[in-house]
Amino acid sequence: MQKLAAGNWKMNGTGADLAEIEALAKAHPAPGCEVLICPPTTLIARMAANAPAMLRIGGQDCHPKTAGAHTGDISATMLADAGASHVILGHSERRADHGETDSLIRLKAEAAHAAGLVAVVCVGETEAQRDAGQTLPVIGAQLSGSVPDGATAANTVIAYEPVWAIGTGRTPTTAEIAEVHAFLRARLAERFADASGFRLLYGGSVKPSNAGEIFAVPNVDGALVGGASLKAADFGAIIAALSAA
Ligand SMILES: O=C(CO)COP(=O)(O)O
Repeated sequence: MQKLAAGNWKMNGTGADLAEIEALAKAHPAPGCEVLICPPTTLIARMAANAPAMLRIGGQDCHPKTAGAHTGDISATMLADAGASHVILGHSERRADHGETDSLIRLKAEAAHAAGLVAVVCVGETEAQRDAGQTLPVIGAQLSGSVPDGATAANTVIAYEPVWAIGTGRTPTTAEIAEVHAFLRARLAERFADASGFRLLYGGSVKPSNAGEIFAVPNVDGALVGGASLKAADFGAIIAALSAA
């Protein structure tokens, strides 16, 4: 399978930051993995208009409906129309800040699939849940609740992002990442015939300095990168590490 280096710019980036994409494409014109950037919605169309061949572009959320009276929301159809091919769904920041539930995320993923987008569905435990020994049950419930029955290896990517590792500089041990990713693969295999083809990303404080060891973990098929995706040099180093893995 083609591995995936995905960057989540979160609420960062204005037109001036499109220069980072140019620099990235110049340094990595033909990477050995798929490369995705999910900028803020305001940049999707501009990024897509000049997108280098090596780059896929995604949104960071979508509404479950196609259109309607939902002030401030964006539909999957609109993301696709703007040039996106992917959308991140159920990020822990949206689960926490907007009260997103597994069932809502599932509806969003169905909308993404209907619009022809790849859904990047995020799961992950809080520190309190890990300390309480609840990591696998929590992730299992999130996976079964938020991934729709129509998911396939082609239209769905799963990102394991422990909440306590996001933006903190802390990461699980490689053994802990291996345990969760093996669990995800096994749980997917209970529902989906093509489970072995699903890309399973790790996310949370991925940097050039730790990317190599994380990409060597079994069942890690790429990364969902926040802070280190904002600068071409850092994200480029992560792309190079994944291409070499
Ligand atoms: O939340 C993340 C990506 O979606 C991870 O963020 P950081 O890489 O900044 O820890």
